[in-house]
Amino acid sequence: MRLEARNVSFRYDNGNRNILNHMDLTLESGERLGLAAPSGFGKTTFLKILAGYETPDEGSVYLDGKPLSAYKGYCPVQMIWQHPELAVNPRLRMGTILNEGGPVEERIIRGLGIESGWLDRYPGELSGGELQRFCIARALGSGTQFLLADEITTMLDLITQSQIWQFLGEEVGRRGLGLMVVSHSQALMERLCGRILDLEQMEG
Ligand SMILES: Nc1ncnc2c1ncn2[C@@H]1O[C@H](COP(=O)(O)OP(=O)(O)OP(=O)(O)O)[C@@H](O)[C@H]1O
Repeated sequence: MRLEARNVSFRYDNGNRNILNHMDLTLESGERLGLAAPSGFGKTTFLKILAGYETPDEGSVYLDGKPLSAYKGYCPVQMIWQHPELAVNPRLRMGTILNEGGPVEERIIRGLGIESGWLDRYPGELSGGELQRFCIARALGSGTQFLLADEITTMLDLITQSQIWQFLGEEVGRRGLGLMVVSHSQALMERLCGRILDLEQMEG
């Protein structure tokens, strides 16, 4: 499959400037792409548009040539956020959160080191690293084709970071998913990604 942004421009309703100007980007299945840019430049905004959370003012996002907005139900483009505590409903138990997008395979749950004792807990009773494992698992439903990872391990300790990326690297490779990595760590992107783009140099 192919995920494409064509001529995408965007400004927040309450903003006084365009965040993105005429951006083009193509991500193929099986490809691993890093996205770099200075803080506040619009990396998260771009990922939100690519995952269908925001609608561009100009241009469109396409999946295999069909507008992303035409896909109903589970979105084949899944985003994982920097702050897992903001990406979960604090009133739901983790077992419910895990399956919000549909059933998650046991292999994924095990691979991410999710312990069965965590499933009955509420988000406030887990650490950031534990929560992020759930958010990653939830994003890996069987319908996922592209995974957009926005600084997903920045807040975590080094051991958790390395476990998560080890698992994700294998999982993405096994399923031939397209992966986009936003990180301030150039070293991480160089290790994971076949190609690194600088958002600053991409504006059309
Ligand atoms: N919901 C919003 N409403 C208005 N402005 C916003 C909103 N979200 C982000 N912005 C602004 O848009 C710009 C780009 O933000 P964005 O989070 O996309 O950048 P980023 O490159 O991901 O930054 P960082 O590396 O710090 O995470 C920033 O100036 C930010 O303040």
